[in-house]
Amino acid sequence: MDFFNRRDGELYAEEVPVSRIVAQYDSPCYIYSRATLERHFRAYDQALGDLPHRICYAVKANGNLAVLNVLARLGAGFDIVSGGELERVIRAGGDPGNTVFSGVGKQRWELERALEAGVYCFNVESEAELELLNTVAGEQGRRAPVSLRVNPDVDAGTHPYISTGLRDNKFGIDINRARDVYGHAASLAHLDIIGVDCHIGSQLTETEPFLDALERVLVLVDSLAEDGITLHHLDMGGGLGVPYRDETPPSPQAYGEALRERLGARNLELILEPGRSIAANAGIMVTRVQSLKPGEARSFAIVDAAMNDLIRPSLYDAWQGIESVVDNSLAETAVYDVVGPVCETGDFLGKDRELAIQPGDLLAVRSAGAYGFVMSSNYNARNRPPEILVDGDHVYLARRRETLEEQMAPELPLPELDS
Ligand SMILES: Cc1ncc(COP(=O)(O)O)c(C=O)c1O
Ligand SMILES: N[C@@H](CCCC[NH3+])C(=O)O
Repeated sequence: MDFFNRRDGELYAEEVPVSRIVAQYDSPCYIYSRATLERHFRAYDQALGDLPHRICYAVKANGNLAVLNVLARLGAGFDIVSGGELERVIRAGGDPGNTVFSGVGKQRWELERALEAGVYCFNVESEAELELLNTVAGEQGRRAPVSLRVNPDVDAGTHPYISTGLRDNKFGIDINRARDVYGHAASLAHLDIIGVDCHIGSQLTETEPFLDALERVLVLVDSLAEDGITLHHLDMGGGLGVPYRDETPPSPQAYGEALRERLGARNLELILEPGRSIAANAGIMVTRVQSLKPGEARSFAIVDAAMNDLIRPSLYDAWQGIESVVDNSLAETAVYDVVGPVCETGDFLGKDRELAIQPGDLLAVRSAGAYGFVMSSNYNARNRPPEILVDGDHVYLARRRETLEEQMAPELPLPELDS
């Protein structure tokens, strides 16, 4: 069941007509469904069943505090990639002790803060990071729990910008060198080796690349055991895709069960770091048609949201569904490029979309709950949109619309310039 569903020609978010939310909070805005977030999280949790596991939601996909709070209440762990994300988890009531810290360029202050906060594990991506973490832990009189993020060199079959598990990618430690690096890590005084980690990419629509990676990582786990290094957990990262259009990725259930089967009776806790598959289809972005610009070659629907609000179409040529919030029987159907007001030709939300719309109508951009608001910016001095969480028939303002004043606030008073 889709918690964003149409009733009598109108789109609802759970029990609330989307048009009513926009009447209150204006457009553009993001709207999230609590029930969908919960259903997606539970699907993972149930698929892994009695296998010891942690579902560490990838905060980068959608770091809204209300979203994090919803997941924290379900017992989710978190996957963070920055000191900022750590503070968001803490502010939202998440447990640092159930949080893994990923990221290819962690800075000293971030390692210091995460150690103080007591994160569950550092997913270390390089030898330089290993040394720095050992030093910082020594300074604090603590031991840092680590896993190495290995790069298993498998082709995730996804967009090149979001593939991470190939040798050519900047991420992780080459799996062929990992045994040596573990050996070195074991010699460092202030580290506890507790696991191994990999993440091969995002928006994967097949199970095979994950299982290939798992197989390679398990070979490593076995050779480490021969070296006397026993791991407590195996972290397969995130990456499970979602249906944006006609993709048919495995469900979290099917994926979870496939992993579980391969792991068999091994005494390893399984960690997953899903982001998109929990948040993407738990959100929409709503925008209003400002004007229609029919043309010989192309016709444009100019809307009040732009690439600064939702950059995926511009950045990856990503396709996201666009539909009228309320059916308009007075409008004629035509094919439009749905574009924003930003001064870039690449500023579009969708191309060649058949829509029956008039100026003033609302459009919903689907699957916008992940990598939507979090990637928004102030480009063209536009205020970032509000985020709204719907829970049954309750509507919560989860983050208010930014103001021009807030946008300018961090800037210093004008300096006294010479002449
Ligand atoms: C280390 C790591 N974990 C988890 C994720 C979440 O990925 P996804 O949103 O595809 O599930 C990412 C992003 O690709 C990542 O880089
Ligand atoms: N931002 C990307 C995903 C990046 C995954 C982060 N490692 C997207 O929107 O598809």
